[in-house]
Amino acid sequence: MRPIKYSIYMNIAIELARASTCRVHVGCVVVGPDGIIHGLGYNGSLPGHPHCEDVGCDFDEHGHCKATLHAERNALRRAGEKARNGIAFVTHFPCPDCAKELVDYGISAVLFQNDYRRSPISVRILERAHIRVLPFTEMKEESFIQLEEQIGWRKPTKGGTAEWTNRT
Ligand SMILES: Nc1ccn([C@H]2C[C@H](O)[C@@H](COP(=O)(O)O)O2)c(=O)n1
Repeated sequence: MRPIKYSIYMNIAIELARASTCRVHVGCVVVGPDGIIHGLGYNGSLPGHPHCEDVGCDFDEHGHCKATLHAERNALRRAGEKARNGIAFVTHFPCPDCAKELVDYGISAVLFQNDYRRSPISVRILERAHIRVLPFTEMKEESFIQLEEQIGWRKPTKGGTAEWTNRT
């Protein structure tokens, strides 16, 4: 997948987050190994339930809002089987429940924009599943090539400069 698509997909996730009605706006884009978007999601209340911005968040004892369905879960549900060996572009670091969903749907890499409330539990879950978790803002062209080699999206380059032979 060409590098430009990485920034386009993260920008879509950032834009999607604007639709959220919780106090924190999160977006997620799930891209399959075909380089196509299969799932889009943002965090929001259940259908027919009040929005956090209208009635306030429903916090648990740790200050997490429990009223919403999370962005990752919503995007994964839409992608279904097409999420397998895919990349999830997320505006915020996945919570432990979403980390489990990402594993369950067979996601191979998570690129996050914001290191929001990074939980060591999420880190462990993702690590155990060998999911690559990378801070998007620190990624360069070479990191995309390396990532695609690691997750089997492209053949490994033997030394030399990799080329963008894949036109998707
Ligand atoms: N990776 C994440 C992190 C958070 N959220 C959602 C859940 C809540 O609606 C809001 C704020 O999270 P919290 O209340 O846990 O801080 O963002 C999400 O969808 N995905």
